Order: sequence, then C-alpha cells, then structure tokens
Amino acid sequence: MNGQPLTGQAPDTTAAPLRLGTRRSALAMAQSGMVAREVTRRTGRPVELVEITTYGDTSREALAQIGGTGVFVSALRDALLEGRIDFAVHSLKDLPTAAPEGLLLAAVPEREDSRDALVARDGLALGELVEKLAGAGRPARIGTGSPRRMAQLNAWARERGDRLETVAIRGNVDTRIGFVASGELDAVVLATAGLNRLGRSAEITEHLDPELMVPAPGQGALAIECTAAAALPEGGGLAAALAALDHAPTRVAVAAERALLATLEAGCSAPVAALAGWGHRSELRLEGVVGTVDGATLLKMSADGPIVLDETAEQQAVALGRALAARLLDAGAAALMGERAR
Ligand SMILES: NCc1[nH]cc(CCC(=O)O)c1CC(=O)O
Repeated sequence: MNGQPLTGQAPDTTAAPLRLGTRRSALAMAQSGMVAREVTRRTGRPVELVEITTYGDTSREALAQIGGTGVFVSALRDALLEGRIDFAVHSLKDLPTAAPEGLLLAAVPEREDSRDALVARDGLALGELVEKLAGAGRPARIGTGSPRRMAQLNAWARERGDRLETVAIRGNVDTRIGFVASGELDAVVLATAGLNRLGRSAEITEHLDPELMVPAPGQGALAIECTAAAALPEGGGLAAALAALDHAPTRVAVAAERALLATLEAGCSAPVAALAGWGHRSELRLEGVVGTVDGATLLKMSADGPIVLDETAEQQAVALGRALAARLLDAGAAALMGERAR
C-alpha cells in the first residue's frame, strides 16, 4: 500500500489481510479507511475493505419507517456472524444500546469533536442567520432529520423569542449540504466529526456550543466490533489486536451516555441528548437532555461522578448514566412520550 506511515510496524504482507466490512457511503468509507490504517500501523497486519450494502443505503423511505439507524448496523453484524468479514467499524451513535449476542465491542477509539455543526448560507452563525431572516420577515428554515436537534433548536428559538422552522431531511452529507447550496434551506445541522472525517470542515459556519445543542449519545466516537470468538485462543489474537485502538476515557464516557439513553428508551421515546466529559481529577460530568420536538419542554440535568479508570470504570459510568436517567424520568421525562409510544 502507498503512503505507508513512518511510525509503527510495516505491514506483514505474508499474513492474510484482515477483512474490514464497511458501508459504501463516503463517511463510512472514510471512517473505515482511518481505522484500517491504524490497525495496520499498530499490528503490522494488512487490512482490506469489504463493501457491505445495507437496506438503509438503498431505501428512500424515511429512516424511522424502516426501523431507525439500526438498519445500517445489522447488515455489518450479519456479515461478522457469517464469517464474511473479521471486523466492522460503526458510528457509535448509530449502535443500538442492546448488547448483541455473539459480538464484542473490541475498541472505542479516541473521540473526534462531539459537537454538532451548522452549515448555513452566507457563512452565517445561527444567531446571525435568524436575525437576518427576521429582518426579511420570515423564519430561518433549518434542515435536520434528528428530533434531538429539532427539539434543541426550537427550544433555543423560543427562549430568544425568535422564529425558526425545522425541516425534516435525510440523505448523505452531500445531499444535506446541497439543500443549503441550492437555497432550498437556510442551514443544516450535521455532526462536526463526520464533516471533519470527510475533510469538509471548511463548510462549517458555526460549531454549536453544547450549552445550546447537546449531542447524541456517542456522537463523534467510533465502535470497532468483532465476533466474541475472536477473543478466544482460536481467534488468532484479533480481539487483542483491535483492543490496541481502544481509548479508555472515551469508552467510559460513552458508556455513561449510552446507559442514560438505554434507561430513558425503556420509559420514554422523546428526543434524547447526552454528553459526558472529563473534568479535573477523573471527574466525569454527564449532561442529559430530554425534550419535545417543538422545544416547548426541555429537561436538562447533569450528574458528576469521580470515576477510577480501572476495570470497573465502565460499570461506574453506567451507574452514573442510569442514575441521571432516573432523575430525568422523575422530573417528567416519561410524560414526554411521543405519539408512537402511546
Ligand atoms: N445519523 C447518521 C450519522 N451517524 C454518525 C454521523 C456522524 C459521525 C459521528 O457522529 O460520529 C452521522 C451524520 C450526522 O449526524 O451528521
């Protein structure tokens, strides 16, 4: 392979390549390519990309109608369980919270920027955009497919007494940004991490402060998955090799975010946001948000826990996430259940 890194081990070309299953989207290919290079750099094993087409890639139905983003994940998991690939890379925020049978979360690499990003016309930030259009006598039209982003955008506008209109969109990054370029929408909101990985960070007109827009649980982080059998002696050391890419502080932080999500999912189907960050002296601060899509109600709470980064760290983080979810439910999160859950 060209562009071999100067550090790390040279690929052992005598070993059979590890097969990394990936979706064909530009973002999935970029993420998989990065992980493939990192696995080779750290283990010396060559990695080949195997394209897996998922129903979510070919269907034009709304994601909600075909069962959420889990559809992107399940085709890769089937390929793992059928032995067609050795490992897979997912966006962690797309992973269902239920632990899959027969599979192993081999590594959670260090998280990219977790913030959401605004891509707006004329290089404008959110406040400027809304004010400029108010002057023109109409609300800003902002595209996002995410109820979580809609809820927080609408809550922000309500608080300021400004008007904006959230417009449901889906499609890949090109399609979404295209709505702004074409003038159909005034802005779209996307994950910063995805844009960075695609080399499109120059198109971001504002990084949305988590004060305004708490990201999705796991946003900006990747998940590297292999079969549980890869950790057994006959697995050839694959699980241990992949574990070299693990970043414990990220893994523990997203464990707290996902525990909050899992607990809330059991009791409520409202938009959920969660972000855990490390403070001084191994303090993990978890912030959780539950709201209504119209932004009329937004419950926001946080919890701090000193966490020892030992082998129980994930369990400590899970306990923190569950405790915060319980407080949110007590404060009325359960009552925010959407129509579908009724
Ligand atoms: N829902 C799709 C999805 N899954 C992961 C990312 C971005 C990368 C990440 O969050 O790690 C995106 C696109 C987006 O939300 O803009």
